[in-house]
Amino acid sequence: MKPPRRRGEARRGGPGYIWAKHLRTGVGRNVIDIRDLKLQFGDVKVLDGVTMKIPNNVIYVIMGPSGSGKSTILRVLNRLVELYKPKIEGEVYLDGQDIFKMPLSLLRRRVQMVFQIPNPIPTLSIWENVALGPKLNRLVKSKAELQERVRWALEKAQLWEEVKNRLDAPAASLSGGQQQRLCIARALAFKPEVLLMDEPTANLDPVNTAKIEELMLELKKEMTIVLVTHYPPQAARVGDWVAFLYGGKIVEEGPVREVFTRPRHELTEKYVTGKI
Ligand SMILES: Nc1ncnc2c1ncn2[C@@H]1O[C@H](COP(=O)(O)OP(=O)(O)OP(=O)(O)O)[C@@H](O)[C@H]1O
Repeated sequence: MKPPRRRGEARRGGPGYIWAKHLRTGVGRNVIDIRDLKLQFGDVKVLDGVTMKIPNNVIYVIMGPSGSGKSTILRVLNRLVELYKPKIEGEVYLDGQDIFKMPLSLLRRRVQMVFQIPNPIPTLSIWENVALGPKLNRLVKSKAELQERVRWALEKAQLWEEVKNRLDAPAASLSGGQQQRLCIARALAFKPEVLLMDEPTANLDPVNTAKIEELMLELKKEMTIVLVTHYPPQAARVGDWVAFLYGGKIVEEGPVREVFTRPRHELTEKYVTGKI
């Protein structure tokens, strides 16, 4: 028996069709494969059977109201959530490997995260903030390679031109938008396969928000981005695929354009039109 069609699959050549083909053929692989993920803190159920398949080179947006469990999904993907000792059921694979059986240091190298509030180490220099990860994790073999890696990461984060003459200045001397791009550079210095971004522009002005959105579109050529936002216009601007989460469940998912123009569920419609 054929597997059921995913949304948008019917229209040959449309975004949903390409996506579904992607999933069937494995072209570009599913970097992340979450199966029936359930999570609770004490008696409080936070995720209630979440299933997601995320191929590489896309921006996969998780949107939903406050408290729906968006950040928790990201924190499962890098296992940061284990700090709080939740009960977890279900499976999560990174490129076919069970993340719960993977050495944590390896997982964190492959899956990096950028947070809502820029969090560079303020007293360390701009250069050191980016160099620290590759240095401590022995990702480079020489000083020259480290220099090269730091410059590469700052260029990728579109910060190099602004800081190349002040690499020794403390990170705290940068503006908020620059600090967030520094955090992106710090994550990129690991050369991750997946970049988790938890409302990365929530504290930025429109100009800096636009810069980071542009940057995301550039970065997805080389990695997979999982973006959490509760700002639908951002999902519409940068996302390829979107999952709408409500009360720890995926209410609806599909190609961004379809979910925004023809939501199938009443809750999604209310959410994208700003009614909830
Ligand atoms: N460490 C924790 N211990 C107990 N409860 C937690 C913990 N972390 C999150 N929660 C609860 O889990 C639920 C989901 O939280 P989460 O941060 O994933 O939501 P969210 O959709 O990202 O919300 P927001 O948009 O406000 O950031 C919330 O009710 C929150 O209070």
